Amino acid sequence: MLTLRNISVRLGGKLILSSISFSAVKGINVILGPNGSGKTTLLRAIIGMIKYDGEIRVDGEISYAPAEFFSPSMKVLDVLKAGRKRANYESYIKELNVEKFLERDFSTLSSGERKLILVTKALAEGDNVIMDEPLSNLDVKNKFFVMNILKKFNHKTFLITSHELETLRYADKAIVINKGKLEYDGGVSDLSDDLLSNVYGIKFKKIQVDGKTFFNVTG
Ligand SMILES: Nc1ncnc2c1ncn2[C@@H]1O[C@H](COP(=O)(O)OP(=O)(O)OP(=O)(O)O)[C@@H](O)[C@H]1O
Repeated sequence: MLTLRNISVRLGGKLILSSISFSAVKGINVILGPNGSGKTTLLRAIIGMIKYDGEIRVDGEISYAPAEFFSPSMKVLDVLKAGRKRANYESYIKELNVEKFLERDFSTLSSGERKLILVTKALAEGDNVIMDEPLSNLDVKNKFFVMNILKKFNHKTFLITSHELETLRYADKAIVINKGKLEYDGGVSDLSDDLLSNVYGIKFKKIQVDGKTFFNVTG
């Protein structure tokens, strides 16, 4: 369980998040919103990295994969094991197919390979897996690969940000933030193209195929 009530954040004297409330569901919760809308700030508040007003209630362990990560000169296996010693990494290492990187120096991996390691680590360490743009730097095949793995572990709660609207087809819930305010919190099929068009300032058309929802940019 992950519930936020009236979360507000001020940074540098500016109100960055304004009274955000929602409950994440088990499975995949995707946070959408334009650049600078407050997505990363919200994730940082949830993991306790920054101060906030309001209430956050969590059951179970929280894990976090940041969007960008300082690349230490450190063995990949040690990066995975740094922090939570009790996590069962082995099964997730197999699942994500990253055995081949374990003995390598983390700083020598490509950006997509590093991303797969961060996703592996977050999956292994938490029941509430908070990931900031877990698909950025991944190639088209690995994007689908990772989303399918998240779908498989649907007893966990994933809260992920994404600029890729294709992730919505896997999502159990969509959360839309604009200018620090919550614009939408609900099922993907109920999310309207008008709302997305207003938030992003470009035209979207919603398409539903085989019970899945897609949004095409039309202008
Ligand atoms: N320490 C700070 N002081 C002042 N403003 C800040 C600070 N940190 C972040 N901001 C501002 O807060 C806003 C939200 O930033 P945030 O990184 O949460 O956005 P985001 O939705 O994750 O954006 P993106 O999609 O570009 O990653 C931005 O306008 C950013 O410039």
